[in-house]
Amino acid sequence: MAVSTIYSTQALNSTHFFTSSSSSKQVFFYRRQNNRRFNTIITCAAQQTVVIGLAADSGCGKSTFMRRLTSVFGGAAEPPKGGNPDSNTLISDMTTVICLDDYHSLDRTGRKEKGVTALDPRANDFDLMYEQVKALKSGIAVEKPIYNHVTGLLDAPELIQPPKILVIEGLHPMFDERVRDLLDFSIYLDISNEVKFAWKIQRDMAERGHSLESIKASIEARKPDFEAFIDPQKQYADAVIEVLPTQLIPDDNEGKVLRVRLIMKEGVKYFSPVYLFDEGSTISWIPCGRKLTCSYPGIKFNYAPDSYFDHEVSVVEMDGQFDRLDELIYVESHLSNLSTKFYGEVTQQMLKHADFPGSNNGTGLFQTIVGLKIRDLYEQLIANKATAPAEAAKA
Ligand SMILES: Nc1ncnc2c1ncn2[C@@H]1O[C@H](COP(=O)(O)OP(=O)(O)OP(=O)(O)O)[C@@H](O)[C@H]1O
Ligand SMILES: O=C(CO)[C@H](O)[C@H](O)COP(=O)(O)O
Repeated sequence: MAVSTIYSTQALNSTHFFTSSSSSKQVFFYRRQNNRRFNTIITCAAQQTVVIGLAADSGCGKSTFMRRLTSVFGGAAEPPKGGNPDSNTLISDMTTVICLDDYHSLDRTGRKEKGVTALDPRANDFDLMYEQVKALKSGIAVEKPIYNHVTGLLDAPELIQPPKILVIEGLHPMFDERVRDLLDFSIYLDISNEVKFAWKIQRDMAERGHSLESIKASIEARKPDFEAFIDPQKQYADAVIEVLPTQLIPDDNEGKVLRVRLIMKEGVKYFSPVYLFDEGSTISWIPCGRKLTCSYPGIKFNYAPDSYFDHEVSVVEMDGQFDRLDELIYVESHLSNLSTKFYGEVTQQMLKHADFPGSNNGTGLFQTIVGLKIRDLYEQLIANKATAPAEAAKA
């Protein structure tokens, strides 16, 4: 196959080479960076990929959320078959989840040498992220780099085919304006410092053998960059899940009971916020103790319109935790606009993953609801695309 170079451009410390086949529908382009080559291969542009962004700091529940989301679409999400065992990618029939850590341009040693954290934009390659997400969105396969969390090195790239739904999760899905504009829906997991600390201790001490002092030091070291580069992304999110200490226990410092707020932007295409009882009203609801078993400190819901970074939003809030997950159906029956396909689907999903962290509180409930809203958004987008050519032909 005759392949000719069309042009190359110099950007940052990398060079882009665009090449195309003279005879087929295929187009290849590749980029050299730090003596490594990243290929992009056009395979088929018939399908368009829906792109979802999920932003949060490390250890804030992104993986758990992803497992709930992919389960809504059915099928198990697994790393690419026969690929790098340390791949961060998860693929199921409908979804591909890529971790944006793979766009770290500096490896662990490189960051140490330059004195920057992984949260710093200078440690990440936004040009490549943009090119590859754009390519996948338009049906083009890419060879994406892999950041190996075991070795701290950048491994050989892996081939990613365009999926029906691409989820880009990590520290910076909404940081770069070009990438942000590619998102069909975006979510930010906003975990308050107190709760983040409790979760980190639970995971990094129990599962990774870190000391309390080293966990505290790592949180403190990341704070300035978190505040400068990660946290501001929440202003762009279509949905924010905010996790705070409970208000039901005065001066609680255990961080076990949580107050969780689902903040939903109004006016987002294909997304209509969930509401409690009466859309647009302000409601405070303590569910009946006979219909929903709840031990101390109980459960309280709130629902109200609000404003968030100058955007009109609806907020549903749950403080407290469920004792019996099967009774969640009582709460589900009082929520509207859930985008379920049958009565009780939220409860069914929650029961299916009762062992996931957060299944007894608002984190699991709202992650499940956002998963169902994303399925609905995907179905509307696809249906709209299918009718668009017919409509255009009629005009
Ligand atoms: N809703 C929750 N309730 C309680 N604990 C939680 C919840 N979500 C996550 N955690 C705790 O935080 C840890 C990290 O969760 P998870 O692996 O989903 O986060 P992550 O953002 O993907 O992390 P990383 O980016 O570091 O891989 C879990 O092991 C668990 O201890
Ligand atoms: O914030 C992170 C993303 O979740 C990690 O700290 C970052 O990716 C660097 O990884 P590692 O600590 O394994 O070198």
